[in-house]
Amino acid sequence: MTEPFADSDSNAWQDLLRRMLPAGAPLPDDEQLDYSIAVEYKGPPLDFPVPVVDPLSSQHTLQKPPKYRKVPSVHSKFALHMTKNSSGSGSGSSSSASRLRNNSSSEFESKIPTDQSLSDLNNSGNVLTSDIDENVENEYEHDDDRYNSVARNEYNSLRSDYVDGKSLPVGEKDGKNDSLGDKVRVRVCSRCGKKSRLREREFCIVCGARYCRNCLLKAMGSMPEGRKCVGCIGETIDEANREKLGKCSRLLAKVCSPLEVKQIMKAESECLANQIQPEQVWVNGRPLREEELVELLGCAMSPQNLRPGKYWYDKDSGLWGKEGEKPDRIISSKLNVGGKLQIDASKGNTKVFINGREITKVEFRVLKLAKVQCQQGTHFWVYEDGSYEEEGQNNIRGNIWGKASTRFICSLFSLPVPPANVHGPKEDATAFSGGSIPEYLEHGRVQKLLLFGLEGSGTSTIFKQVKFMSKSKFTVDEVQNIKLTIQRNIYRYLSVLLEGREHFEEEALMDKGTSDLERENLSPVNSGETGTDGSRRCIYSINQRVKHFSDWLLEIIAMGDLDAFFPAATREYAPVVDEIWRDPAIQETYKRRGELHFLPDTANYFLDQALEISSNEYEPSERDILYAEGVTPSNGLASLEFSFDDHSPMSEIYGEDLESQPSWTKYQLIRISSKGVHDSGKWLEMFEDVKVVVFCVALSDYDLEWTRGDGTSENKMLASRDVFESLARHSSFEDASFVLLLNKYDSFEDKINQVPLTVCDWFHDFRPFRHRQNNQALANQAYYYVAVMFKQLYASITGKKLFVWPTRALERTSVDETFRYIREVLMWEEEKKRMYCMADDDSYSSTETD
Ligand SMILES: Nc1nc2c(ncn2[C@@H]2O[C@H](COP(=O)(O)OP(=O)(O)OP(=O)(O)O)[C@@H](O)[C@H]2O)c(=O)[nH]1
Ligand SMILES: [Ca+2]
Repeated sequence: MTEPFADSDSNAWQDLLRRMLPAGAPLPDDEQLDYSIAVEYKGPPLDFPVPVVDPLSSQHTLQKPPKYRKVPSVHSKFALHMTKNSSGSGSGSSSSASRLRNNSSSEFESKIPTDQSLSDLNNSGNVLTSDIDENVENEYEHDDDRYNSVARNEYNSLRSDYVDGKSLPVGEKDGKNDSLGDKVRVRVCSRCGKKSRLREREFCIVCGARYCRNCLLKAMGSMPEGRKCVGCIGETIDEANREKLGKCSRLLAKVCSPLEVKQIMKAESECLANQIQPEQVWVNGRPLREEELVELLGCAMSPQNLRPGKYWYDKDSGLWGKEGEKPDRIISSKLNVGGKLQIDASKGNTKVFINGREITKVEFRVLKLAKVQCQQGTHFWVYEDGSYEEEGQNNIRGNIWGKASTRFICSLFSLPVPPANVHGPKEDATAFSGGSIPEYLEHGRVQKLLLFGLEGSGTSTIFKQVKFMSKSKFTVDEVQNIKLTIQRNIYRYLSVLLEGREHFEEEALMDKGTSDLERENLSPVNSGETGTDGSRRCIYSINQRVKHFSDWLLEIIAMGDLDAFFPAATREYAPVVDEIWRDPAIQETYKRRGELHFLPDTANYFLDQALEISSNEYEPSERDILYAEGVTPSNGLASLEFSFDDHSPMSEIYGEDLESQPSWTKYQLIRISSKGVHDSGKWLEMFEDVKVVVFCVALSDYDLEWTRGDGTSENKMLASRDVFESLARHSSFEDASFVLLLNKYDSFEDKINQVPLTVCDWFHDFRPFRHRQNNQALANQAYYYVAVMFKQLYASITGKKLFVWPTRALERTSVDETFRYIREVLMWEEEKKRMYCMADDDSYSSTETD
């Protein structure tokens, strides 16, 4: 079940309804230091020199004339001044306020994800699939050039490192490739002996001879078997090149026509001589025979892109994997290939067996999520359709792939599932807004992006923005659910205010009337009640009618019955809500919302519209959805899929390089709630093929306190840093790139002049430039400083570079930019790998690195 009150933001300080100033973005990239926090400055023109920020050098210059960002006019309407108070509310009061306080934490706080909550994902209605909307894309086209320049700078710097043969800059090296820079040399054409630039050459897939542009066709002729020297035709290829078969290079595309290229590539990947040889493929402990390989490659669901290697195959279920590893895919069952499946084929240690193979930890967890009873020592038989039974009992117990949730979880954890038409009844597939899971998801042909952040950092907002930008908007059902959530939330916000009011009233009366109290010798328990009877009043006092409603509402919330009444009773009580919200005592209470832990920044936005929202005809606007809490489940995982269908801004760089990443690549955005991060150990290790970890930090959190699970508290920025650090150290993400989003840049700008950055211990040596400057310039410096602190931390842990980007998650454009940036990072990392790869398989420089 979804938990609509699971969302709690302690950082009530920020108010998203405050005025949105023209955006001042950070200074442009510093190429020298290779800090890719490159963004174009968009604030107002500066009337002073751009400051030099230690520890950056003085390379900052503005790349473009500054311009103003469009300010969405709607926001200014809600401009509001507020007092900020981040101290926690006092405790130790009596009455229903404290009675509620205990209960409210369990009521409002997110649940720790459990096997249960994950397996209930299908009920959450938040498993979404979509594609980026063309219209949205077009709106931001003008921003592309910036990304081009970011990418191009990095690309060029890497490229020059190669060409000049110097080693890579510190921070670009990661373990394995440390000495790479020294090994790479300028290549010499095997035919003419002339030196040429690294990428301007083609090589023979058999012998590795390299040819320059002038010699290529002379050395390779018409290429009937693809790129082989004429003398190598008929020979088997060097296996290291198998992955490159059929993928055209830049140089080839330059010397041949597109039609020729197509023919050559087809011949290269399909001609007999280039095919894998049976003895190169071992299945269940022995090499294949010719006819076995034919059967394997010719079956209906054959292992695609089969490479030489040792595999295991479970012919009953069709599961297939690399020796010693978890299942990788499902192929046709009942093939007569290889030896007998070994018990330790996948090196599992779970004491649970499927078709005689001890399964791996990941499989075990998925079975548990699928509610398959599996004690240690259980032996299952699983058939090709996913139906299973316990060994020795002639009784089918269910279908493993039957549940859409299981298939979804498998897709997250990169376990194979059979194609949709093979598996059993699609009982709950409709629970996923996108219908059943697309095939490419199930087969892992999607780039996984993992989105993390401490509570209140904005991950939900980012997730929703991506959803809005995607083609498949929220479905009718989803919107209906959101509507109910919003209607219910109103009562929750109201209850927080009423509870706070009670508390403040008590406090005020205590202060005012300590002496009264002593004289009357009343117990404090009763003082709250006497406060409302008119005899003793303060600004927090309310009339009897409101008091009745308040008692009732707080009571049902304390009993955990809110769901039972709302949203059903929404309309009936709407006028009361409206009245209470406008009550001066409540408005006074609202002014102290910094002390009200469970009141989100958006409460006033919704309470202001209580009447409209409560009507039957109410339809949540996009903004309502964006501001609403509890739309994305905060107690587990949510996932959505998107792609950019525009042309890649990198296309210029990749040029005609046909093997480069196609622009239609699909991305899967997986969001794990902050609670999921704390409880993470067991989940994180299952996300092993994540490409990018997107870590979201609210910049404006630097002066906020964060209460940990154990009740102790610390600065929220430090808490974020700790979670960030634990992710950076996590073995699952060794190969992933990290992108740090410094979110709530708008709040940050507002705050930075009032509260010095140094209130956070970690930033104690931040020394802003002394002369007078506006918020934007100061925010800029502070942003850079924070980014560098994170970069240094990350580099000290991983030796790698951290990518940093500023965001304002409430602005669609900003989120769009963010994901374009993330895509750049991805493409850039791929390109880097590709270049390492080319250097590695070079015949004269490969003194093996691993
Ligand atoms: N001013 C401002 N507010 C933001 C920004 N991004 C998010 N918020 C608000 O900050 C609050 C917390 O954001 P959420 O999206 O709920 O973030 P979250 O807490 O990480 O997500 P959950 O764990 O699902 O609650 C919400 O009230 C957002 O509307 C931003 O860039 N600027
Ligand atoms: Ca939240």
